[in-house]
Amino acid sequence: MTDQKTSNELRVAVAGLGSIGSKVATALDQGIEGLTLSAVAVRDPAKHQGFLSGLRHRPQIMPIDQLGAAADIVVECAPTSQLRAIVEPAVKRGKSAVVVSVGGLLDNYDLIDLARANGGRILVPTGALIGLDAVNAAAVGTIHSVKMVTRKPIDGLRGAPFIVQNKVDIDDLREPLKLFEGSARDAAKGFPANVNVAVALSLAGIGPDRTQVQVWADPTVTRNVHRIEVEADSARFSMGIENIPSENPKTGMITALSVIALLRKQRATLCVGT
Ligand SMILES: NC(=O)C1=CN([C@@H]2O[C@H](COP(=O)(O)OP(=O)(O)OC[C@H]3O[C@@H](n4cnc5c(N)ncnc54)[C@H](OP(=O)(O)O)[C@@H]3O)[C@@H](O)[C@H]2O)C=CC1
Ligand SMILES: O=C([O-])CC(=O)C(=O)O
Repeated sequence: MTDQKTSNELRVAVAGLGSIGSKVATALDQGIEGLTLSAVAVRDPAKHQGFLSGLRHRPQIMPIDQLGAAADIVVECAPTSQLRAIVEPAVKRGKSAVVVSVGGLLDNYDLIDLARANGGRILVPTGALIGLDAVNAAAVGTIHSVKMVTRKPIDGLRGAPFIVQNKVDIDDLREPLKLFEGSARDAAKGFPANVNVAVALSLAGIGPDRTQVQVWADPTVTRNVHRIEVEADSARFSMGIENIPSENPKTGMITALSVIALLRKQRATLCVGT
């Protein structure tokens, strides 16, 4: 597929067809105003044949680093390790990249300069979180502090680098255990597939070094629970969300819906919320 457009529709490519990408691709296939699903990338195309043949309009399957040439908007729904291969080719061409592996942006921050230099954009959806509109608004003024406490069931944390490196045994926990307390930047290093939300919160507000995060392994919860306290010169607010895990226990179901809501805004006549 070339970079040539044949209609006014924005072409959207989806990188990764896991718990988030498959829902986003389905929503695009079913119809989002002004957008067309043009291409997808997966690690193992054979595994996704059934899903792809169930779509009304079959997209092209392309290598992950070629999506940026085949779409106006590339939606990253893959592991953090693939972030650069997905986003760089898009923003270099002045396209938009929707990023869900937000934690990975901290180690690839030059992509933002690259996007700026080439007229590209990086869009971070609210994802599994809540209230980034209020945090964005408060950040126009002065935010004094942002604190976030994340509690996850054991299945949602297993395999996190922090747990593996520190040899923490979370399998037999009977009570909540505070695993980590520190900055959003350090939380993202220790829990790259678990606290994208903390990084998104930090980028909306006072940055990854000043945003304070606690991560708890909690055998008493069945949902991914995030509680946030913001103290600003314009307002004080507390927010909470209890996410039902998707088929990937690390990923809340609402994440895909947040990406779909963001895509709907790209061409919608009425946009509500910042
Ligand atoms: N911002 C937020 O609020 C949130 C962000 N996330 C993050 O979103 C990302 C996606 O999550 P989720 O959908 O649950 O993950 P999944 O593990 O369910 O899906 C990942 C997908 O990426 C594909 N993939 C992996 N490697 C490659 C590759 N080299 N080339 C092409 N495709 C590849 C996999 O392909 P295959 O199926 O062929 O193996 C799979 O389809 C993660 O980084 C996660 O941490 C999650 C929750 C909330
Ligand atoms: O932030 C993440 O990566 C995932 C998360 O907490 C959630 O789905 O609730």
